[in-house]
Amino acid sequence: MRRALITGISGQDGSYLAELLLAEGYDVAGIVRQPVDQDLPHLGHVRDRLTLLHGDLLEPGTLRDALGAVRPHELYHLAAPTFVPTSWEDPGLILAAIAGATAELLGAARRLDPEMRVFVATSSEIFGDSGESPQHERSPMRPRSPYGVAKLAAHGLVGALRAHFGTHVVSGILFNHESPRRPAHFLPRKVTRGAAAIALGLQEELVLGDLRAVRDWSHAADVMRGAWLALQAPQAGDYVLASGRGRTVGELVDAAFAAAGVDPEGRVRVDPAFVRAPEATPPVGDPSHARSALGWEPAITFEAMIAEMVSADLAELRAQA
Ligand SMILES: C[C@H]1O[C@H](OP(=O)(O)OP(=O)(O)OC[C@H]2O[C@@H](n3cnc4c(=O)[nH]c(N)nc43)[C@H](O)[C@@H]2O)[C@@H](O)[C@@H](O)C1=O
Repeated sequence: MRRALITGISGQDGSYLAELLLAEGYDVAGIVRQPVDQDLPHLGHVRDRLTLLHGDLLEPGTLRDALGAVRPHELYHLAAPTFVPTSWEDPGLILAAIAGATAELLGAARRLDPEMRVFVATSSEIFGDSGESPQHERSPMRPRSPYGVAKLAAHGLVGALRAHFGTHVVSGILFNHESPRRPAHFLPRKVTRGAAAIALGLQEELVLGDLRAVRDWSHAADVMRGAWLALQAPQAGDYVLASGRGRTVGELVDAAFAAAGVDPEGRVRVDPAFVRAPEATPPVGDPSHARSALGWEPAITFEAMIAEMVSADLAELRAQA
C-alpha cells in the first residue's frame, strides 16, 4: 500500500487531497499545527481513516520527526501562510514559514529516502510583474510581495535539488483555487458568502476592493488532482495548474449574485481599505504543460464552482439562523 504524507491536511487543499488519496487506496497521514485531537471541520467525514501528527512550519524538528515517523512514498507540502496582504507585516516570518520549511522538508525527505516523491505547492504570485500573460513554467518571475518572494525561493529550491540530485520533486505553480472550504477572507468566499447573506436578508451590502483586478480561478479539488498526477508521472517537472481564463472581480461578483438570485446593483461598495496596488501583469495561467504531460483536465467549471459555494453558504447561514 502506498503511503502519503500531507502537510496542511486540515486546510482546503489538504482535505480535498486526503479524500482523493483515500479513494485511490493510499494510507494517508497528515501534519496539523493544531493539537491533533482538536475539531478539524474539513476532515470530519474521513478523519478516522487518517493518521494525524503535530507539526509546525516554524519548528523544523517537528516536520522532520513527522516525516521520519511516516516514511511516506509521496510527500505533499501544502502548509503555508496563504493570505498575501498579511505577508507585508512580517517578511522574515513568511520567508521562514514558506522557504525555510520547504528547504527543511526537501532536505529531510532526500536524506530519508531519495526515492520519495515530493510535491511542493507554490503560487502564481511568483510571477508578479512578469510582463507576460498568460504565464507558463518558463515565464519571467518577478514577485511583488514577500509571499511571492518566499514561494519563488521554494520553487527555486525544488528546481535546484531536482537538477542536482535527480530526485522526483515537483513545484506546482498554483493559481487561485476555491471551494466551499475556502476561508472567508479570500475574495471568492467573501463574495459567495455576501451574496448568500444578502439573498437571505441578513446583510445589506458587500464591501470589496478593486473590482477590475483579474484572477484565474479553478476549483481546489481539480487542482489537487493535478498535484497527485504530477507525482504519478514518470518524469518530475514543474506545472502551472490554472484554468487558463482570467476573470475580473466584477465578473465573479456577477456570477455569485446570479447564483444567489439577487441583483448586485446598489449592493456592492468599494472601500479603499480592501484595494491593493494595481497589477501590471494579470495573473492568468497557461496550463498547457499540465494538460499534455499529465493529461490534467479540470472537471468543474467556474460557474459550477460558484454555484456550489453559494449553495453551501446559503445552507450554512440558514443553519445558523
Ligand atoms: C495564487 C494566490 O491566490 C490567493 O491570493 P490572492 O490572489 O491574493 O487571493 P484573494 O482571494 O485574497 O484576492 C483575489 C483578488 O481579489 C481582489 N479583491 C478585491 N476585493 C477584495 C476583498 O474585499 N478581499 C480580498 N481578499 N480580495 C479582494 C484582490 O485585490 C485580488 O486581486 C491565495 O490563495 C494565495 O495564497 C495564492 O497563492
